[in-house]
Amino acid sequence: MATPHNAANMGDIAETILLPGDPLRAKVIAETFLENPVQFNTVRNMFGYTGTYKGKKVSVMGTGMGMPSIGIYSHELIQFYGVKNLIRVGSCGATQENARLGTILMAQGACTDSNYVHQYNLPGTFSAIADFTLLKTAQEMAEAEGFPYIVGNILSSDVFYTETPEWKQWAKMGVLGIEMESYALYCEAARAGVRALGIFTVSDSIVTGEATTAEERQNKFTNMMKVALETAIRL
Ligand SMILES: O=P(O)(O)O[C@H]1O[C@H](CO)[C@@H](O)[C@H]1O
Ligand SMILES: O=c1cc[nH]c(=O)[nH]1
Repeated sequence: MATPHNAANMGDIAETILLPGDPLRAKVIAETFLENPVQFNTVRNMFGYTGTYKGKKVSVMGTGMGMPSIGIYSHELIQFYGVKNLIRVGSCGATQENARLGTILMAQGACTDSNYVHQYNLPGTFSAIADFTLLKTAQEMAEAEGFPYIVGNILSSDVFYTETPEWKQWAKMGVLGIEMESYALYCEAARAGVRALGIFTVSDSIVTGEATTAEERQNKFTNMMKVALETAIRL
């Protein structure tokens, strides 16, 4: 049955889904890589598709920007559509000099400045981590393809345009890059006992000022898309 944000019926969405923030990146992934893609959602233009990749059923759907947005979509995918493996395929800003444009960052862990986890009333601090099987498989795929990648900690931030350069403090703690969703995705997955991973292509460097265009962020991050899809078919 449809939800307030998703027109799909039960069974329309695969157990494994790729989740870009940008719904047009979802369209690109579906049209470039999936065989026989069928669109299951257009509500709020948050495009979602299911097709097959090398014969295995895989879905892809946009999640929007920020933790409230991915929180809604991932919660519905897990709780109402039975999705078991959620792989975010995002863009991020690098906070370390060795994370050059185009490098794939894999979020072994996610830090945050958000209150998302407060809903669980935990008596301490929750460490949001990737599913180990997803992470290991994605790392092996990137290694096999010879794509540049780094595995480590990232920051999921509520703020894109910050008043002060807090990123420097996170960088001192080894944080590789900043994006805006994975902490909430890891929380939703942990709470439901399903698997999640965030991987990102470095779209800009907060350290050096290098940046890609919006067109490149939508269309050109194919290494990351291949890593996610090759991971999806090995689960
Ligand atoms: O490219 P996506 O997947 O949207 O990810 C990053 O880009 C957006 C900001 O430009 C935020 O959503 C951030 O997490
Ligand atoms: O969230 C994001 C995404 C790309 N670049 C940034 O600086 N932040």
